[in-house]
Amino acid sequence: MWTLRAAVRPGSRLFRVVRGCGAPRGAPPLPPCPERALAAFRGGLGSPEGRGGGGRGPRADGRRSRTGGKEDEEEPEDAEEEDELLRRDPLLPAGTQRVCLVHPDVKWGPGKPQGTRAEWQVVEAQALVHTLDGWSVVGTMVVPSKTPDRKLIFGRGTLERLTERIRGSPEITAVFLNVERMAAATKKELEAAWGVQVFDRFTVVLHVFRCHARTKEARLQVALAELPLLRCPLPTQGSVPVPHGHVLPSPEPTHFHARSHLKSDVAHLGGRGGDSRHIMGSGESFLQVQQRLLKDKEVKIRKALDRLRRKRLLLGQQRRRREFPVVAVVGYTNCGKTTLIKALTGDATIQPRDQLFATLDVTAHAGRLPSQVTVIYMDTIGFLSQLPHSLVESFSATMEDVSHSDLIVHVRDVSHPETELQKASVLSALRALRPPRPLLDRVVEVANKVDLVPGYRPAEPGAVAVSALLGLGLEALKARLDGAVLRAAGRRVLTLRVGLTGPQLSWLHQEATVQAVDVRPEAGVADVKVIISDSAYGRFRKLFPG
Ligand SMILES: Nc1nc2c(ncn2[C@@H]2O[C@H](COP(=O)(O)OP(=O)(O)OP(=O)(O)O)[C@@H](O)[C@H]2O)c(=O)[nH]1
Ligand SMILES: [Mg+2]
Repeated sequence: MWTLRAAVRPGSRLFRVVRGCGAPRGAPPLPPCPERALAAFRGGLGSPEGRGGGGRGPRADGRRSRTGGKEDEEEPEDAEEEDELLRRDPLLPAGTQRVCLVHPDVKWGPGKPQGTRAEWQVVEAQALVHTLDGWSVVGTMVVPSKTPDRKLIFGRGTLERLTERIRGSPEITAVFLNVERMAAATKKELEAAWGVQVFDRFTVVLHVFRCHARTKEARLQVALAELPLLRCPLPTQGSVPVPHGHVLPSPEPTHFHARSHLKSDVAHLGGRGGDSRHIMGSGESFLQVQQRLLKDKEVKIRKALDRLRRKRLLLGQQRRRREFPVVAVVGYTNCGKTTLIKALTGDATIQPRDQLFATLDVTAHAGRLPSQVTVIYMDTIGFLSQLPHSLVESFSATMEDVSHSDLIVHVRDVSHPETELQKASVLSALRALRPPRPLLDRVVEVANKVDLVPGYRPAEPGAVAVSALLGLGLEALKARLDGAVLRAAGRRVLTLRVGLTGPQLSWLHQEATVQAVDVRPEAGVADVKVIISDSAYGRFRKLFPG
């Protein structure tokens, strides 16, 4: 059973275009993030109960340290400014929402999505909705669209039938239009026609990110990604709607919820309503002040992120100095990264969840390999094909950790019908991070969830088949990681013969990891099994030739 499919609740329906008409309904209010997300924020920094490690700073042994951690050592004024930057209005309504999912299906022409099918895009969109507390999908409509770039996306007849269906279904409280971005004008007209709020994929994904981001760095990254929502000069300007699976032609989308906060800031500045053309005789129009405030905000967020990033890199350097090899675990969202790390480390506090983007903070977890080498597994944010560009950009700093790791493990959910497409999108996102070439060349491929695919055999040579959930194939994977980590970290396992009276044994204890000592008293020697770096072995040979 495919996990995303498991997320589709009973009662959600898949039907094609539709008829019926009813009375208009008022748009629901806009309260904040779901309770679960608020709880996560409250748990926030320094709380030990959060998933993926508490807010404590990194520990010497590397266990469960958060790479963006050490925030408790921040200057108070920095922390104050960051809190201010994180103040924001809700993006989506809280409470129970019964969503109608409308998916424009482009079957031909340049707008046709490549390498995927409408039904799988629909399943992914449904899983996104189910990730939100209290939200459910009560109906799904796959609607043919020849011209997804038109203002109203659908032809007139189709739009009328859609309107009839939505207005005739009083249980529907919101519509999720599965286009990547929607212009403000499109949103406004569709909401007027359908009588409920209409959201695009960017807003839903952003909201999920907001709710799951726990460290300050992740939350600031989300705040940065939100700026395009605020940067909309006129309600009629902005990007054209882009169905999921298409390339976004314009980087300047429009939206309005998140603007209200900024609007009130500007109104406060002028002591008047935000609609006046000039503010307090400053010669600056409302729009200019708005743009200036946004620019200021962007600069401040980038500065704050830079501060946190420097700390994170410093922690990474400290870890490297302690010589723990770092294994970055990457993969499509929901493929089982967190579950695998839990299985490899035995860390009972890790809590995998059947949700998209459950992990938004890069976290570190220590584990032992059969050679007794301790490695740090980095749990990373999952990939999603066609993730809105500004989100990818905002999170690229976090993904820097991947480029600085010693080894990349790519986890795949082989039970997913689009597993090949997911693999392609992860590998292309990985390449975009521009990691050092050798790192990219020695990616360890892990085929996960094999318990859901009876008789599964990996097609690609070298891939290790596992079930992270059931603990199948883990020993083979650990053995594979052992060799790969040692090679990547420039270490080898050697058995060296040393004299019992000489200084070699204590030198090896100091400069290498001694795994076993087999003493032969009759010969006055010992066979010492060590893990030793290439450079240390060179020095050993120089110091103790022969
Ligand atoms: N059947 C089965 N389910 C698995 C396996 N591995 C993980 N899962 C389930 O898949 C879901 C997602 O697992 P996670 O480990 O949270 O996935 P992730 O890749 O960390 O997800 P994100 O952090 O959201 O990107 C959970 O419900 C897991 O129980 C497996 O080997 N078999
Ligand atoms: Mg995870």
